[in-house]
Amino acid sequence: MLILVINSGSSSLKYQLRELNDDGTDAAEPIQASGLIERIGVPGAEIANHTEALDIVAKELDEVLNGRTIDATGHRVVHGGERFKAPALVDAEVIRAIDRLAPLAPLHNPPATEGLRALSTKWPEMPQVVIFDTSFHQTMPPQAWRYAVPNSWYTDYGIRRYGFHGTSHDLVTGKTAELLGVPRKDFTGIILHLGNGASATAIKHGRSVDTSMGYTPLAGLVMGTRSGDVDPSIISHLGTSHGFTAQAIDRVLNHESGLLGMTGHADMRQVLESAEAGQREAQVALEVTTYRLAKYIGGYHVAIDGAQAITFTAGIGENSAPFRARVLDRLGVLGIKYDPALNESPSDDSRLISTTDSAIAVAVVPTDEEMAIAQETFHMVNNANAWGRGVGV
Ligand SMILES: Nc1ncnc2c1ncn2[C@@H]1O[C@H](COP(=O)(O)OP(=O)(O)O)[C@@H](O)[C@H]1O
Ligand SMILES: CC(=O)OP(=O)(O)O
Ligand SMILES: [Mg+2]
Repeated sequence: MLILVINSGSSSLKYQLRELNDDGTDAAEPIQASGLIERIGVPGAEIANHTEALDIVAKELDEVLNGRTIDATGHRVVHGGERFKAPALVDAEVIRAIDRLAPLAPLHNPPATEGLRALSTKWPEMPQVVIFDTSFHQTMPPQAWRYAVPNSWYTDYGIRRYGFHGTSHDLVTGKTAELLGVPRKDFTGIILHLGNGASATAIKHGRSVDTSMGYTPLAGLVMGTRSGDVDPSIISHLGTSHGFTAQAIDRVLNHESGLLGMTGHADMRQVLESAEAGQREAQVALEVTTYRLAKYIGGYHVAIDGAQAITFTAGIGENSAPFRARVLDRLGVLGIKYDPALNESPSDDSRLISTTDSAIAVAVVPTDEEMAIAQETFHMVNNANAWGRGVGV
């Protein structure tokens, strides 16, 4: 089965064409094509919107497809609100429901529905599936998702914590349980997804019970360009005393803060290099980033009554031994011990880097959001066919 995976960002579109075997496992060469289109709809850009971007994708795919048809498309959608607790097969009502959630994710949901509509016009017979970043966190109890604000803010405006990166946290939870040799339902631990966006999730009995992102993906940890947690009074202060508009503050906190704001570099590799070379700003940024992360780990260890494992994943988590070491060096009080040689040995496989006498196991597990989306899409479409449900919009 040929499955197209679409990840629509606010100004970018990533795609992968994947081949799956009849049982839903990856084919021998799963990735048939992939690409990234950037600078969509930004001032001066050649590509005006996601519909035009998908035209370019369709042209690029034409050559690879060579007459074959795409069996289904799976879309990553950042915000599923409280409605979408699982992936959904797309019809016109589902698209409208995602549109209605746009105020919760103004940068992410509109490009996603634009992509859904563009593909259903282009290939009306092709089933489409939506997979939400928020779904996995719908198991969080109210103590984790309620903000201490008036109840009406929740009932009238949907103000609550949702959490993101759920596809990755879900996949990596399963892989960590497998690595430890425990059934998923008996796994309790902390997953650290550290990429451009970064979030930590507390897992109890295989389910999300708390996560560091909030109402939007701006909250929590220090990220490449996002601030993570700040005192909300800063925002009203900048508005009333320094003339910032709400949009300007939103832009700075999302796109000009985090590592970029503190060092001039959003990329962790450059920050680590600058710190090694003695640059003070980079050293401070690393201290802030690793200190904040260590506090979340300590908090989640309490939240879940003791973690069996802490797992590093995504770009920084998988690839940066020095970053992992800086975090783990702060966790000695929890009885965590790691083996520097294991930490530094490069590998693309799931592995433990803790010593056998460590109180908590430490794992490095590769994530693969595209693979997970392709598999979910495969199962949704097969189930729909088995039940004889019609597909398409
Ligand atoms: N070897 C490495 N050392 C440190 N950081 C790395 C390394 N490789 C990748 N990264 C970091 O990973 C980040 C990207 O993570 P990734 O999960 O691919 O992001 P996304 O999918 O959100 O775009 C980059 O910004 C970079 O800082
Ligand atoms: C939700 C989110 O933060 O996504 P990303 O890490 O892809 O920016
Ligand atoms: Mg990512």
